[in-house]
Amino acid sequence: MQSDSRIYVAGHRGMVGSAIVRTLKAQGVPDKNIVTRTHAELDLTDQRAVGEFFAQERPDQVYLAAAKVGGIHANNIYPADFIYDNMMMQANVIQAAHRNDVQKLLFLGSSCIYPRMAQQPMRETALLTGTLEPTNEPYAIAKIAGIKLCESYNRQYGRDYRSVMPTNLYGPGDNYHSENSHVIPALLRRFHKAKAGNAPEVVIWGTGSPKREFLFVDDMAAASVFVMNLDDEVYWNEVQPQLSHINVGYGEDVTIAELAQTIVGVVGYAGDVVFDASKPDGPPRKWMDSGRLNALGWKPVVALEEGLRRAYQDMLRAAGYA
Ligand SMILES: NC(=O)C1=CN([C@@H]2O[C@H](COP(=O)(O)OP(=O)(O)OC[C@H]3O[C@@H](n4cnc5c(N)ncnc54)[C@H](OP(=O)(O)O)[C@@H]3O)[C@@H](O)[C@H]2O)C=CC1
Ligand SMILES: C[C@H]1O[C@H](OP(=O)(O)OP(=O)(O)OC[C@H]2O[C@@H](n3cnc4c(=O)[nH]c(N)nc43)[C@H](O)[C@@H]2O)[C@@H](O)[C@@H](O)C1=O
Repeated sequence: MQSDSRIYVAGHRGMVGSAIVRTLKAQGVPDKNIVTRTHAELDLTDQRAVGEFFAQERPDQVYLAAAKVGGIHANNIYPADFIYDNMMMQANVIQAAHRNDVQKLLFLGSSCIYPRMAQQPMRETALLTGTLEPTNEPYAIAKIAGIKLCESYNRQYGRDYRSVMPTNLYGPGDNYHSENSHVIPALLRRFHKAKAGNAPEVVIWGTGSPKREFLFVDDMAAASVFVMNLDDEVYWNEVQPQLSHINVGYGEDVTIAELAQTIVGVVGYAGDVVFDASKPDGPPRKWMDSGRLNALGWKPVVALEEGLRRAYQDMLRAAGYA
């Protein structure tokens, strides 16, 4: 990366986007070199607006961390929004990047791209080998299309557009919506309110038996910058032109019941935990094999309980409690 490179972080106010900006600044990238637009300033589903933005700003690099994102419930009840918005944002940003001669772009996919019953841990080669998880299939199809968009522009036009597949993420700047959030922000908020209100029990969705791998968002941001800046020869020796995505996981997973008990300890809740099996579990497990990225030199540093404590403090600060 040249010292004066202009870097566009799409989704800079989101959990991952804001962590990527933090990481870039911590690595010495001057504020003036980081290009951002809020959703209100630039709707990435608007092809004309995106084209005009790229023609005006002509960034040297793009981190595509903007997306329509939500938990299992949101994905299940807004499937059209999840597939349309994400397909449009990806297509508009990746095409405009190419048209304005952006040579390097990093696309953020998801561990949802893998088949529901893929062998665990899931390797990159598991992609497109089986049926997807129904609760987030539309979102997953959009993410798979994002990978293939990058690969197609690389093959046809010689671009260097890379794709990373995050596992379930959490941390500062997360979405704490009561229904549409992911499990960790949902439970931090629910257990906090139960403690404050002396509620006798807290209901967890599903059976508690599914397993999930959780990565702290600042580890994800470090992995994103690491992959973007990997030497071209090193990166292209590691991936194939049509199997170019790289897994970014923590390396271990826990059951939702174990997660809930850990959050009970972090929040200091003294009541009971009960499970509502009428709510969907999603896939039984989606633990990724991140061995390729580990071998290239990246490893996570924030363990789950420490990350939960930092996420909880961030939630309290954001809500004005702390
Ligand atoms: N969170 C997780 O557990 C995981 C996330 N990922 C992926 O990581 C990436 C970042 O996710 P995360 O940070 O959690 O998501 P967030 O929802 O926190 O951030 C998404 C950002 O995209 C912006 N955005 C959404 N729609 C538009 C639009 N039409 N035009 C412009 N901006 C828009 C949002 O702005 P606004 O809020 O103002 O609408 C927000 O700033 C996504 O690609 C996601 O799919 C992958 C796996 C797990
Ligand atoms: C991150 C990745 O993967 C996401 O899918 P997911 O892993 O199923 O996401 P989730 O965090 O919403 O659920 C994880 C587990 O937790 C259980 N669960 C219990 N209680 C609550 C609860 O209160 N809220 C939520 N959301 N889940 C709960 C829930 O029943 C499920 O068994 C995609 O949406 C997609 O965003 C994607 O990219």
